Amino acid sequence: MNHASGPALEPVHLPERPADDYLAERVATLFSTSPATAIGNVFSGSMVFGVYYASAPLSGLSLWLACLVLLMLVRLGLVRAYRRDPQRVKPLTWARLTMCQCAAVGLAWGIGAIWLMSYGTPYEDVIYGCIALASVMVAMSNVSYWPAHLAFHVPMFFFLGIAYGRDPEPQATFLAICAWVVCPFIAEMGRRLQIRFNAALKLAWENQVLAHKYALANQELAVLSRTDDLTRIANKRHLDETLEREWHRCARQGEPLGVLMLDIDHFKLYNDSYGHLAGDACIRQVAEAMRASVREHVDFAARFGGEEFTVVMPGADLATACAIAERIRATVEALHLPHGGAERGYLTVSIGVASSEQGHANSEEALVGNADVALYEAKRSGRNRVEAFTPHPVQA
Ligand SMILES: Nc1nc2c(ncn2[C@@H]2O[C@H](COP(=O)(O)OP(=O)(O)OP(=O)(O)O)[C@@H](O)[C@H]2O)c(=O)[nH]1
Repeated sequence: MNHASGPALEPVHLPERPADDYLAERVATLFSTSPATAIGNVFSGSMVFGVYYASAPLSGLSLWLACLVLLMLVRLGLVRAYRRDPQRVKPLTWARLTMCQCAAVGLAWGIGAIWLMSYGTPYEDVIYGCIALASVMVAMSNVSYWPAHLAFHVPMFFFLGIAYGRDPEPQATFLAICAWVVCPFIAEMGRRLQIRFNAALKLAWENQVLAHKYALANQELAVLSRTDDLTRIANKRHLDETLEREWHRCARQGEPLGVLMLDIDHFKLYNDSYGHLAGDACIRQVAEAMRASVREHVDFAARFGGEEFTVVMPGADLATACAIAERIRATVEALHLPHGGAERGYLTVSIGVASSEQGHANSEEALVGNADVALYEAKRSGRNRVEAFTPHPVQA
């Protein structure tokens, strides 16, 4: 774990931008409803079979129904191929293949009308028209690709009109006109439904984008709320969370947990001499030196507050924790940042170290308290040094 540079951002993936006409999604809808449409169409055909059973030649009637069954199988075959690999061909190709199948079904119904009505009674022919209308309803989901919807019902009603028109009875002429007039209305209904459908798809896409932006903003907020503004390392809140988690984890796994507290020496004087902006820059440099000196992916460095820092060192016994602390102290010293108010003329830090291995802390807070006691001892003993916690520090 690289805790030293604060929490990392999890990647949030933006869904792929659909093409402007959302064709892929429309095709997906088309294929999801295709089995019901295809099977429903054969049932409509079966009703026609029942209506003309007594009047039309059985062989021709059976052939017509077999034709519808065959076209149903073609559509189901398309569905199977699409489900196996939708990328196999472009969405437009899938859509056009379905459109061809729809056109074939529409023609079968239209030509069927001409043939069957040459045998049927006027009553049966009216029923044919009703069943044809019902079959349009069954295939209404074709509107997700409007041309497929047109390809089905336009030839069907065109030939239906011709079939009625061949009968000289005025009633049949009226039915022929109705069949032709209803056709553009159904087409317009399909067009409007497709527009609404596209609008819904667009809205769904916009919602996905919004959700993505919201997730990103939330992530950034989460990171910001756990990062120190000045140094860009973890802040006190993040420190508290990590300390608690590592305390329990190390206790569970029987590992020691080391903690160090670092304080910049005579920092008030530094601020007084060089100003607070220089003081801020100095704090940043110390944080960077600390970050560079801890064990990467193991130790967790945080700003405790003011000019104080904490490093949490999972698995570190006292000797290891002291070695890490010494490395930090030496790195800061090596920076030789001028500090007129300090004994040595350059900036130094004092560090107090404690480890749970010492057995003098029954909580993470107590462990930090022990490191703080050691820090106090380091200050008292002359600064620019690392001091390990001892239960009874030598009194001056
Ligand atoms: N520039 C700057 N100064 C800060 C910041 N936070 C705390 N300080 C200053 O750090 C100084 C800490 O001073 P003290 O706690 O008196 O300790 P010290 O002068 O470092 O002395 P010793 O710790 O005893 O060596 C104060 O003057 C604070 O104003 C900060 O974010 N930026």
